[in-house]
Amino acid sequence: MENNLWNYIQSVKNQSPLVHNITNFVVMNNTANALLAVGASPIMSHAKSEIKDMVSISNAVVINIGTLDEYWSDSMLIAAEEAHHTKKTWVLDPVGAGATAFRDEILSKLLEFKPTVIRGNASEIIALAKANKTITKGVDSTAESNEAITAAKYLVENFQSVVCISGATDIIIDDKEMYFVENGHPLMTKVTGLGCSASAIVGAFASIAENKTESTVAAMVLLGIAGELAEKNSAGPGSLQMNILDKLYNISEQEFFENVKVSKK
Ligand SMILES: Nc1ncnc2c1ncn2[C@@H]1O[C@H](COP(=O)(O)OP(=O)(O)O)[C@@H](O)[C@H]1O
Ligand SMILES: Cc1ncsc1CCOP(=O)(O)O
Ligand SMILES: [Mg+2]
Repeated sequence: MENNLWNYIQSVKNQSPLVHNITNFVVMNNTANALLAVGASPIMSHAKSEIKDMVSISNAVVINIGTLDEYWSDSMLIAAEEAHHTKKTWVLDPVGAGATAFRDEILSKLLEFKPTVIRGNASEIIALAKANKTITKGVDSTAESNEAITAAKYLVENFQSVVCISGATDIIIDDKEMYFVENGHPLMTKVTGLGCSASAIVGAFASIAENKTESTVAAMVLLGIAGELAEKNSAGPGSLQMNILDKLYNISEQEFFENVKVSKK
């Protein structure tokens, strides 16, 4: 499996998929730079009048509700509907799911367009599945990833999505398998936008692959290893934010195979 994961990393560099992001103000720059670092081509766009055209020219759409409002939520719904109907890869990042009724209302509508992949932290996945109205502490998780497995399975079953629960262990679930990625570093939780970057990178990887589950695993392994290796050269979250971009860009085959930690159940 590890060889497949490395091959996805090369394919993204070679194909440079165009990834359309309707994302939050906090992380636009971070996620655009993360996509460039892995070899993809980002475009951030949310004007209702251009959404359908943008979806049609893109390889993937990433919808991130971090700072949504009534205008942006309309744009997101247009994009999700267009991606669904044109069978375009699209990723949902349910930032702050469960925190407000407005977010949950928009998320319920977005789910109807069956995201290819849903990537969120454990609290968000639990809240999204309404398994338990966990009060997500803003955008940070108050639960461990394994506590969200039941909720993730509910989303897989009801929306045919691949679900990635991120955390100390990233858990990637589809209707057949469950993957566990042990890469990453706790300091990554102190850099805003790394979860959003994970979702954007998942969009790039899933867009170039038939196997949406395995390509999602590859994206999470890449980000996790980049975080681990970057942390070794970082004095804190400020330098980690920059060093992780360098490692996403220049990770070597040796660094990948020496550090990858993934298992399947
Ligand atoms: N405790 C941890 N140990 C190692 N890696 C972590 C930990 N928590 C999160 N990560 C990594 O940080 C990145 C962001 O995940 P997460 O913090 O769960 O997303 P979000 O920012 O959306 O809450 C992921 O690559 C994840 O694997
Ligand atoms: C702090 C904050 N508030 C709204 S979006 C956002 C960024 C969340 O980024 P991530 O989920 O990657 O930590
Ligand atoms: Mg997040």
